[in-house]
Amino acid sequence: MSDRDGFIWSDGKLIPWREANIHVLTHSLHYGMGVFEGIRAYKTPQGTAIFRLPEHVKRLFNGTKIFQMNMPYSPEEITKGIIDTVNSNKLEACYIRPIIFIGSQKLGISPKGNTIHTAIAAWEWGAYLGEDGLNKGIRVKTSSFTRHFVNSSLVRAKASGYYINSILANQEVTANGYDEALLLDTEGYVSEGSGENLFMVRNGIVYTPDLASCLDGITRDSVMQIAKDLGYEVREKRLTRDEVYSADEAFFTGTAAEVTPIRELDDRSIGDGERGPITERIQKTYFDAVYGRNDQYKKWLTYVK
Ligand SMILES: Cc1[nH+]cc(COP(=O)(O)O)c(CN[C@@H](CCC(=O)O)C(=O)O)c1O
Repeated sequence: MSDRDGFIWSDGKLIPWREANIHVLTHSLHYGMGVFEGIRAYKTPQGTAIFRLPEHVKRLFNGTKIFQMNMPYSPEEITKGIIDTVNSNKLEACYIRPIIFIGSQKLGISPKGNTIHTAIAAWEWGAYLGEDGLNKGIRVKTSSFTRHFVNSSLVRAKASGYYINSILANQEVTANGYDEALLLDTEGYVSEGSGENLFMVRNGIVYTPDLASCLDGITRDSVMQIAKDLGYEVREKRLTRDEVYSADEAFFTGTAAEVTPIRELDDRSIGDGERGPITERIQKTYFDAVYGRNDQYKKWLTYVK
C-alpha cells in the first residue's frame, strides 16, 4: 500500500503518498489508540459522490471525544480534507480512510504530551467480500473469540486497537475455508462480523442486534431506513446464533462489505443457501442509493466537485 503514486492528506496538507511516513516510536503503533473511518465514494451520473460523509465525520469526532484525543481540526476542515484527498488522487470511485493517531514525542501508557495527528488516504477498493459474495452469498463461521465486553472497549469509537479482536476472529475462520467470522458477545448473543454488522430476515421481518456490543454502523443505519422504506418491519433485538441458523435470510452490512448475503453460518444453510429475495431487494436499493440512481436517497450523497 505504501509504494504508489498519489497524495495523502497529512496534518492539514496534501503530501506525496510515499512521504506519508511515521516514526516507529509512534504511540498509536505501540498501544493501539487511534480512531479511523472507512468511507466510500461512488461514481454517479452526476459525478463522484461520497456516501453519508457527515455521519462518518461525526463518528470520527465522537471517537476522539470518547478517547479524549484533542482534535487539531474542525469537522469542516476534515470534511474538506476528505474531499480534497479524493479529488487530488483523481478517483472516480474509492475507499477513503481517515485516521487520527497519537504521535511519537513520548511512550508510556499515558498519551499526554503527544501530538494528535491526522491522515486521510483514498484508493480504489472493489467488493470487500468478492463479487461472488455479493451475488451468491458467503460462508460464515462463528469465531471462538468473543466480541468486546462493553465496559472494556467503548464500541461507539471505531478504534484501531479493537481490530486485534477482528483479526483473530477473521484469520481463525478463513484458515478453515470460511469467508468471514461472526462474533458473539460476552453473553453468547450475536454481536457482528469482524468488519460488518449482521442482519437476518424471518417471516418477512428484518432483525439486527442492538448496539450494545457492536459498531454503530452507518450502513446498518442506511439499511434499516431502506428496509422500512420498502415496507418491512425492522426490529433491533438480541439474536442467538441458532435464530440465525433458522432464519429465512441473513446478510452483513458495512462500508467495505456493502450488503453481502450470508448463505451459510456454521455449516448450516440459511434459507435456500443463497441470496434471499428480501436481501436482494435491500441490496439493490442500497446500490441504487450509493450510485445516485434513487432520488429518495440523494440526501446521503456529498458530491466532490
Ligand atoms: C467491527 C465493524 N462492525 C461494523 C462495521 C460496519 O460499519 P459501517 O461501515 O459504518 O457500516 C465495520 C466497518 N468496517 C470497516 C473496516 C473494513 C476494513 O477491513 O478495514 C469498513 O467497512 O470500512 C466494522 O469494522
